[in-house]
Amino acid sequence: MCSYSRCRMPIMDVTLEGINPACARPLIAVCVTLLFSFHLWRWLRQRSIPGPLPWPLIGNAAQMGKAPHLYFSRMAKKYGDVFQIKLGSRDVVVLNGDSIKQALVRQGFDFAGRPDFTSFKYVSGGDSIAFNTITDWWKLHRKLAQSTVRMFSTGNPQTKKTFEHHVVCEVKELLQLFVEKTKGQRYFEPMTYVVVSTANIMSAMCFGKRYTYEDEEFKQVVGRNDQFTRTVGAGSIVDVMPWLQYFPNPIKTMFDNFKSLNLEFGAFVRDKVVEHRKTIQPGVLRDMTDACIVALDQLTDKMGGSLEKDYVIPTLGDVFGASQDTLSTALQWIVLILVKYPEMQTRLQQEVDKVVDRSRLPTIEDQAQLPYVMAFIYEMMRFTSFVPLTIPHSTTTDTSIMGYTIPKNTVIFISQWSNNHDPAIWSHPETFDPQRFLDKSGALNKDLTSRVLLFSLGKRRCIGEEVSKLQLFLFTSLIAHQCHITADPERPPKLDYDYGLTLKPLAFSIAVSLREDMTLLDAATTHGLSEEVKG
Ligand code: HEM
Repeated sequence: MCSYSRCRMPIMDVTLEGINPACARPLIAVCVTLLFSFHLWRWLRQRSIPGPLPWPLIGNAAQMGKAPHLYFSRMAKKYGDVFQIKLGSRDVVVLNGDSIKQALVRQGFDFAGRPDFTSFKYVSGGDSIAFNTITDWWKLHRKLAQSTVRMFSTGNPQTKKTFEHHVVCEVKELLQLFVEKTKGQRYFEPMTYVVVSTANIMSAMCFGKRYTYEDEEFKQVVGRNDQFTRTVGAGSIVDVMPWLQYFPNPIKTMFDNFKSLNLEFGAFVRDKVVEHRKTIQPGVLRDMTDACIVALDQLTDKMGGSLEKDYVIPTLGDVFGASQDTLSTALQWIVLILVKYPEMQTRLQQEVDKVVDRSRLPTIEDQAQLPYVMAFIYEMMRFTSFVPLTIPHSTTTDTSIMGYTIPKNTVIFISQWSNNHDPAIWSHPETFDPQRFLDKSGALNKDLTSRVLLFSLGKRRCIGEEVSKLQLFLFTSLIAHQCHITADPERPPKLDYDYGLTLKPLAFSIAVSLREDMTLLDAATTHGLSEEVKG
């Protein structure tokens, strides 16, 4: 018998000898219930992350198809902004919409890691900034790369002018070649030339050298971007099923090519650094290689001479590699869209003619007066979202997002595409329409341009954003001012692409004619800046 009254007495009568066992039972029951409820409440809050059902062994790899970013968008509609898939044996959390800012900005440190993927270890001999996880050394290394890039591009008005000069020189070379090709073949595929041209701008900044379009070594080094981006892009198979490397199959062949192209790329950069170390003069910084050598040597001294490797090579490898691949892809998209939508090309030409006039070339200072050029560039970035997912991230600690618990070292994919095609932000997101970025008075809507997500956010945000936007502006305005581009009527341009870290347009053909002659470009480039390497 344990009536309420009987229980109450002994509880009040607690003595040193203890509690009456009969009356302790309800107390224990209450405690257990409370404890159970607390755990149930925590468990319910830490719901498991929803997502599509994985298949044995391969997980959801086969369902991603040829365009994983589109598959992720469909899954986000079904499961919400945060969902989980399995690739091979790895759990991957995919972030979309608002969860991206939450993870990368508000919980920046938690989501700033890189996964221990096999392919990442082959980039820059494993010492890449872009493909390594966050450490104290990584922070110093990244900061140094960032300030070196600024020093030779957007750091001050003088460096901006030098950078502008590199771009004008390369646009002139490119247009000359385009006109020759048009004379010879009528229609030609511009892609390889755009890649060499872009790589030359970065090569001038990094190594003080440009290469001819015929240079076989240079073409070999910069002409295999597609193989690189296919292997390191989010959803790359070899990283989640590493066992595929150990027997003959197409994935292994692709991975072997990837390894050899990284070795060749590394050797190319190493040669330049060795050459620079031999010829560097105190107090003279010829290019980014010199600047990196000086900065890293100073850092080594500060740390008591404890750096066992030459980090100049991976730093320049990252800057040169990351920039020429992304920017050449952007320029290919610009050319393709110009021929796909000739009425927009005409509008760009009208704007530059009116603002700049025909007596001089567009310059950096014209940017604020050319809102349609800028709107066109932002719409190209939004619409193509040509870096649809960032480089894969990983969690650096046990964390949670939007109520979901995520353990340390979980692979995180960040869908920039989902942000740029979100109908809640963009009306008719699948329509290419630069006008969306202009307000009623024709001015650029900066609130809206800031919502385009292509350079990522937070601790891993691209270090080349400023210089890239400047280059895209100069290229677009110079092209619109100087030439007219048309599509091959027998191959109407399509906006199809190959998936990888960057989305690359499929081959297309164009013809190029000058709007006047080369007088302005010739005059602007009489003093070449960089030594030319003959092919
Ligand atoms: C239109 C051109 C470019 C686009 C769209 C672009 C985009 C990106 C994206 C999405 C990332 C990954 C960020 C993340 O994982 O969260 C990245 C990383 C990076 N980018 Fe760019 N990029 C461009 C040009 C450049 C240029 C010109 C440079 C060098 C001057 C550069 C250097 C880097 C580096 C070093 C990283 C690694 C950052 C890190 O891991 O901390 N990029 N870029």
